[in-house]
Amino acid sequence: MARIEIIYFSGYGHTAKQAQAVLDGAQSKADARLWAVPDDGVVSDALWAAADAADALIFGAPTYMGGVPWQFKRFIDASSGRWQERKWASKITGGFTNSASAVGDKGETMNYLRTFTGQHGMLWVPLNQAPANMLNSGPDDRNFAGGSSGALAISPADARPDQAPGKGDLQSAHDYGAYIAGIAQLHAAR
Ligand SMILES: Cc1cc2nc3c(=O)[nH]c(=O)nc-3n(C[C@H](O)[C@H](O)[C@H](O)COP(=O)(O)O)c2cc1C
Repeated sequence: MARIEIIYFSGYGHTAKQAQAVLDGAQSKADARLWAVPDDGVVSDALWAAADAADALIFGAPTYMGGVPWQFKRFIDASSGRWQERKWASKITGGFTNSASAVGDKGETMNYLRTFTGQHGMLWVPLNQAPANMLNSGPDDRNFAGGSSGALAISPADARPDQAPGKGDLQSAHDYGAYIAGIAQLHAAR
């Protein structure tokens, strides 16, 4: 069975909920685990070892000031040794982000996650979900944010993590996790 490691940061618990939904989806098709980047951005040796051994790595972070939070960037910068050794090359990958505004510059975070994984030579899996963009569409619908790179979520600034992200965004995250897991299975069986 393919091994998937989901590595994320969440300052206040909203992106953690999204990460859990990605995990639930991934676990429906593969062997998946969740790793939180701590508040100082310094990750454990166990996380590095798991990432090195994985078939797929999924990265998630909230959008802070139009990009990834510094804690997640610290982890990313610390991966440069792996970049040099091409340790993560050809692994399956994907990403997700969550922020307060409907747009909120989430695309900047997604573009950066794609660039980061591209530097490593990883193979990015797109969201593959139609946008919920009809007159009667709403936040309960899957992919209401209308992304294509990865899973997006909206958590209003005054919402607690038990209130947001909402149903549609969590469904989107779940199904993206399952989709990546399916592709990782195929990739691992080559
Ligand atoms: C320092 C900081 C910067 C933020 N910048 C943005 C932003 O650029 N766009 C946006 O839509 N929301 C922004 N937000 C709101 C967060 O993305 C939102 O509260 C999110 O749900 C936090 O996720 P977390 O609970 O996993 O940390 C910002 C929040 C903080 C604390």
